[in-house]
Amino acid sequence: MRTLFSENILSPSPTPVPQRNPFELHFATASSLSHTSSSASTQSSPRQHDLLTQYLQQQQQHDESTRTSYESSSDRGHHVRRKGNPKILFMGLKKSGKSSVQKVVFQKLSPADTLFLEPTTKVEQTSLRTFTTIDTAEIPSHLTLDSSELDHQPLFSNAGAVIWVLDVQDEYLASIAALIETAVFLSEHYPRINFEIFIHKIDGLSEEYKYDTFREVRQRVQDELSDLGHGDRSVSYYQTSIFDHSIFEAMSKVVQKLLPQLPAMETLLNKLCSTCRIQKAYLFDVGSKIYVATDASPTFLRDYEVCSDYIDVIVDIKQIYGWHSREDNEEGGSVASGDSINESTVTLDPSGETYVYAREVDEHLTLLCVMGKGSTIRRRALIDYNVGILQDALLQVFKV
Ligand SMILES: Nc1nc2c(ncn2[C@@H]2O[C@H](COP(=O)(O)OP(=O)(O)OP(=O)(O)O)[C@@H](O)[C@H]2O)c(=O)[nH]1
Repeated sequence: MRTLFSENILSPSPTPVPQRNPFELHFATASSLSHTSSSASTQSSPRQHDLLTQYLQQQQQHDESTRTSYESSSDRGHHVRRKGNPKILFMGLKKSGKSSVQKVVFQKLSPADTLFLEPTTKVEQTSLRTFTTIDTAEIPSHLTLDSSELDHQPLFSNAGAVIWVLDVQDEYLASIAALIETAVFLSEHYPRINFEIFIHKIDGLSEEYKYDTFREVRQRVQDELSDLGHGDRSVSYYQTSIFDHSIFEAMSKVVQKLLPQLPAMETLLNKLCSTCRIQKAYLFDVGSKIYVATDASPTFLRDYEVCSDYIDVIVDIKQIYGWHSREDNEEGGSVASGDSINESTVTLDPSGETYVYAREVDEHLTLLCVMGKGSTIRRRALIDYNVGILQDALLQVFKV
């Protein structure tokens, strides 16, 4: 994992001057919290957040000045800062599932209703307002890259990722040939665009056949790219289906690579997990159910599924009982702005030792933590306090 402490990002000069790291948030330990609980929030967080803000501004200026050298580098970093919103292009053969993926993830269409989607006949661009604005565009299959109807510049010049949707329930050799053409085109003209392959509709395959197909597609693509002299082109592969969580997980990983805030978010989550003995922490975008960051501990599909289902429950309950924004609270006069804490927990075993803790960061982002053994209810004061610091820091990160 690359963090803001990575040498390549923070220390471009050969002899970096050691300096205080503003991301070193001083999370309280259980003992220190008991001594300082009344004054802690005024002592540490505002000063640290000022430093954080200053630091990120300095880093942004530095990035501007070194942008040219990053662009010419053959080692395309995943966390390269781009101007504007993350933009994702969907490509693939006819009926591969391009519209379904977008509509299920970003527009909450039920997977069963994708059966009735109309074919896409022209380039369709959408702007989605989530925790950040995500631009998407679908290129219909009849518009090939050499087609005169396809205007490359506005589509590709500010794109962050191209997702090739490959239907494994269909004869996929033709799709591989077309995707190779696209990968070569991107390598030659837009090398900074991430190329992602969704090996899609895997729900129709048996477990064994799923793995074999994945391996075969990856091998063929790598061999053909090497034969064409683009073996160093980095390509990511995901097994996806709109009928389970795999599509959300894959889309999460694609979006994360386009977020300049990712290293800062990961650093904060790692700190939180180690301080509060959290097994796994995810920062979810509630609207789309994609996670925008997680800590560095290994990811288990079960943890992700539990958190993702819990998000659904939270959204349903909020829809029943109403969405209380901070302004509502202020107008109502019941709770002062910034004082409301929207959190909930759900236990995963009868002993109550493992549970999921959810805390709203802002109207779009929610932190979900899978708490392991040792994070019992007696430690809740410590957890609440540290999550509060993390929440403030995350808000600062997105403000910069
Ligand atoms: N089994 C299965 N079917 C899927 C999946 N994703 C999409 N489909 C189905 O595939 C069919 C085509 O989906 P679309 O989203 O219209 O495909 P498209 O690539 O946008 O199609 P065109 O715009 O005509 O090129 C629909 O009937 C979907 O229900 C999936 O993950 N699994």
